[in-house]
Amino acid sequence: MQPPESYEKYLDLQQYIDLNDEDLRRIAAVRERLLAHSAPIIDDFYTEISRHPQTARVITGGNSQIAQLKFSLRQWLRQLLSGPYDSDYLALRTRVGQRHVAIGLDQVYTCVALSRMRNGLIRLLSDTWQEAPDELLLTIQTLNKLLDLDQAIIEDAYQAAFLAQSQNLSKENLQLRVALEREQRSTHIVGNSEAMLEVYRLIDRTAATDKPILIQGESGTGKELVAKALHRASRFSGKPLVVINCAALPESLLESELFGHEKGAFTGAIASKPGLFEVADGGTLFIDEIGELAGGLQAKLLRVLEDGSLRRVGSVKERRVNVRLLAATNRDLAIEIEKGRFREDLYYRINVLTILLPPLRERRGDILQLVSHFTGKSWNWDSRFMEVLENYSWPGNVRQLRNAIERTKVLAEEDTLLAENLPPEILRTGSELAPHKPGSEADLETINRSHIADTFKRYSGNKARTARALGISRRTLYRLLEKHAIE
Ligand SMILES: Nc1ncnc2c1ncn2[C@@H]1O[C@H](COP(=O)(O)OP(=O)(O)OP(=O)(O)O)[C@@H](O)[C@H]1O
Repeated sequence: MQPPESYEKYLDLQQYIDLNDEDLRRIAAVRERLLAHSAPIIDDFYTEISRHPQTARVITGGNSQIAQLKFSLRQWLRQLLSGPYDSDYLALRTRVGQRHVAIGLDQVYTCVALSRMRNGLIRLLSDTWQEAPDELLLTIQTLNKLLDLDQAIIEDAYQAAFLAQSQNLSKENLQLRVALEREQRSTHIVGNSEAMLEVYRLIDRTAATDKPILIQGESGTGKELVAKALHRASRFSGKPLVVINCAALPESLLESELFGHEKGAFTGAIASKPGLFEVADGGTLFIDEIGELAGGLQAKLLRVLEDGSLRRVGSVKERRVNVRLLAATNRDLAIEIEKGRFREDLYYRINVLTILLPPLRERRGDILQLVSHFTGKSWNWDSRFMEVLENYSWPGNVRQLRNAIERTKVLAEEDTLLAENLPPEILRTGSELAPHKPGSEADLETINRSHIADTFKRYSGNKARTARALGISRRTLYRLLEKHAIE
């Protein structure tokens, strides 16, 4: 079976996910261990999806499809860990996606189950392969790269299978699925800095308008999250929110994704397909990375925004849609206009109002709250951990912070996050810039206190171990704890 045409973007998979020889060596080194213990993880995957009421019927029926699905999942795991990541790999994943769709499994549940599976694999790695912590961390990063790619492929396989079924499914049904998928992901925005309060105020104030809104900010600052919040606050909230990222697709595919195509419009267009504007009809379309949109598509987009009309690729028929547009960019569109890369008229259309998301390094006060949000209640950390985080520059913004926390959780012993388990680049730079260097206003007493308190906390209040670690007697430790009022 051929992978769907939209998979052109994955053609050179290895390059797409930036896998190098070292990555492959690392995965090869742990492959047998992961495969030998994969059965409970695969069972867990099916336990998770069997919770879905729609699929409970199929799963509990002892249907032979389940055995088949488990078999293909094992096959997939073997191939994920062995490569090569070529069109056979895509075809295999596509078949799994199509089978899931055929028996009514929801994309949402598959994605939830896949993320459980990711946790299971990472836990397994951490449990059985602790001899070289640095290597372990790098291996987890490689595994995450592979799983990120795989998740993108399976999400696409669903979209493609749904769209292929769209002649049978009613449009509402299709919209519901897309909406459900988007809703499922966490939409809670965290942060109390002045800049974020302004963002919340703008979201509230724009609730009543149907006009397009432009969200501007560096990668990972939460633009998609804000788009979801804008959609939820709007009168379209009961309708679908459809998301497309212009940077992820080449121009020709993007055109057909956005505006649809007719059968025979180009080689491989074996059936007519509605574009995302049609799928989002009556709801919201969020166009991410709009600055990447090529000139011809900018003109076509302008036309939909002006009068709601569009033509599918290869069709002369005018169609009308009513879609609320949200757009995001990490480029400065004013500069793009100056350079002749973005149409000024389109800019004024989409930029009725701009929400500016500041980079994390300009709202370091939010870091603590974000860390609590990403860890949940059961985790602690020492002050050194927070110090490093607060001093790092976060070029990848909140996404990078979230990933760093996830990795530190995996490597933590018990329930305390330690600075030394942070990714090396963060630990190095965050430590260099940390306070207490010459010129810092912190006095010696304060430094002493925080060092003692940290150590005490790291050893969970065990005085003998704390005293040993600090190289002082227990009596001295008692005195210092009392003096500094450390409990
Ligand atoms: N203020 C925030 N509160 C909680 N989570 C956040 C916040 N900002 C970002 N995140 C999380 O960080 C990750 C990246 O966010 P998101 O995808 O919205 O960023 P983005 O700006 O759209 O990135 P890109 O430009 O790369 O697409 C997501 O997991 C999101 O949930």
